[in-house]
Amino acid sequence: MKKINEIFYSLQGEGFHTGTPSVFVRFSGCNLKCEFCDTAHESGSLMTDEEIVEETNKYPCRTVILTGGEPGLWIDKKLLDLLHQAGKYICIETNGTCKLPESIDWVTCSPKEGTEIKAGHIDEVKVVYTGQDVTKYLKLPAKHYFLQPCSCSNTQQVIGYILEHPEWRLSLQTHKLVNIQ
Ligand SMILES: C[S@@+](CC[C@H](N)C(=O)[O-])C[C@H]1O[C@@H](n2cnc3c(N)ncnc32)[C@H](O)[C@@H]1O
Ligand SMILES: Nc1nc2[nH]cc(C(=O)O)c2c(=O)[nH]1
Ligand code: SF4
Ligand SMILES: [Mg+2]
Repeated sequence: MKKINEIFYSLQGEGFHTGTPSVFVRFSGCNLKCEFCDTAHESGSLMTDEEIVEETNKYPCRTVILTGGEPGLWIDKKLLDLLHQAGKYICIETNGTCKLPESIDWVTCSPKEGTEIKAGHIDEVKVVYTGQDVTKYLKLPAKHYFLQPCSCSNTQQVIGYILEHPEWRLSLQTHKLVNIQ
């Protein structure tokens, strides 16, 4: 059984796949306590892998985004295999501190200060930028590097940094801009 905070259908609001219709599976609990975290993820109910897949099947899209909390604390090969058998394209939003099964289709790693990255294969790095040194994250082996304002509050600061450091691209939390979940 896995503790699930919520499952909902929306558009991916952030990063490379922004605008893509997706089912979000939000796992409960996290191993970090980022002071800026915008998500209340602790509450939840226990679901079997089959129940999770059945819930994602209620929506018409193929993309499933595993998030949390920290989904890396929960996911295993059986859940990923069942989602793949149901034809899903599996994405994950992770802080990167957990070793992940290799079969995930798209890994978004959002590294946090003072942690060690164990995630393995990474497709995009997406850092919440608050003025910290982010140079080290360009060494992570990824295809895309995004900086994201913190709760849409410091967008001009992020744009200024990216114009000076063009290895980075801007990720906006577009779901917050258009008031969807
Ligand atoms: C709520 S986290 C859950 C997944 C995982 N624990 C992680 O941190 O990547 C989902 C995404 O939201 C980002 N995030 C969290 N709080 C934020 C905030 N206040 N402003 C912008 N992005 C935020 C995280 O960095 C991560 O990229
Ligand atoms: N629309 C929307 N896009 C998102 N992308 C990552 C999210 C997350 O909380 O992991 C998120 C979220 O909470 N909502
Ligand atoms: S790692 Fe992710 S879920 Fe955990 S506290 Fe930080 S932003 Fe929130
Ligand atoms: Mg969110």
